[in-house]
Formats: sequence, structure tokens, C-alpha cells
Amino acid sequence: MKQVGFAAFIAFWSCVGTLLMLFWLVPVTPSDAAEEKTGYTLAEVALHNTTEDCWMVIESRVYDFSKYIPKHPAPAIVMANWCGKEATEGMKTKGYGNNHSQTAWDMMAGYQIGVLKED
Ligand code: HEM
Repeated sequence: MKQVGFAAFIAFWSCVGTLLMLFWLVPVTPSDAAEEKTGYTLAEVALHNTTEDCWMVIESRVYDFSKYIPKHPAPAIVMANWCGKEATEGMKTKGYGNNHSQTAWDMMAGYQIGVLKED
């Protein structure tokens, strides 16, 4: 019985050791914030102008909404019209004159990749 207990003790600490080694060995992926870039140009943003690869500039910040478009409540074409462009107007009007809710504005932070270069 004592041997089983000892074996369990060894097995337990081996698992803990393995996990600690894994955490130590696997590189920590940098957060989105760390990848943020200052100095995108409108020309660079304009290259990302499709539903699958959709960047926008809103109030001088640059966003990659490629992953958000399928989740957006309106049909994809509504946002797609603004891909690759300065889209503050789109955000403030939804295309028909109504501003987005504060919730929508707050959601954007999760998609920011940088800011626009200042002239
Ligand atoms: C810039 C181009 C965009 C256009 C033209 C646009 C347009 C629209 C339209 C037509 C609706 C549905 C109708 C309505 O609620 O009145 C809508 C709803 C919504 N959109 Fe957008 N949208 C844009 C970008 C975004 C972005 C970037 C986000 C967030 C990351 C967003 C989040 C939402 C949310 C949460 C709703 C639900 C209603 C609300 O909270 O205001 N949209 N949008």
C-alpha cells in the first residue's frame, strides 16, 4: 500500500514538473497591443479592401475587421463598402444617418492594429 502511495506521489510531482517545464519552454505569444503599429498610411490601409481582408481607419486609428464582418449584425456588404477606407463616417452613420451604440464603439478596441501616420 505504501508503494502505491509513493508511486502516486512521484506521478503527481512528475506531472507538475512537466507542466512547469512546458510553461517555461513554450514562448509567450505577444499581445495584440504589443503588435500595435504607429505609422500606417492610407495607401497601406487601402490594400486591405475586401470582406476577407478588411482594414479601416476610424478617427485616426487603424482596425482589422476581417474577423468581425461575419459577426456584424448587418449584411457583410454594408461594412465591406468601407474596407480599405477612412470609415469614420460609416461608423457614425451606419450608412443611413444613425450613429452606432456606445457598445459598438467600445467593441472596436479589440480589432485595433495601430494608428494612422501623422502628416
Ligand atoms: C464602418 C462601417 C459600418 C457600417 C456602415 C455599419 C452599419 C451597420 C448597420 C446598417 C447596422 C444594422 C442597423 C442598425 O442597427 O441600425 C449595424 C449594427 C451594428 N453594428 Fe455596424 N456598421 C459598421 C461598422 C461596425 C463596426 C466596426 C462595429 C464594431 C466593431 C459595428 C458594430 C455594430 C453593432 C454592435 C450593431 C448593433 C446596433 C448597435 O449597437 O448600434 N459596426 N451597423
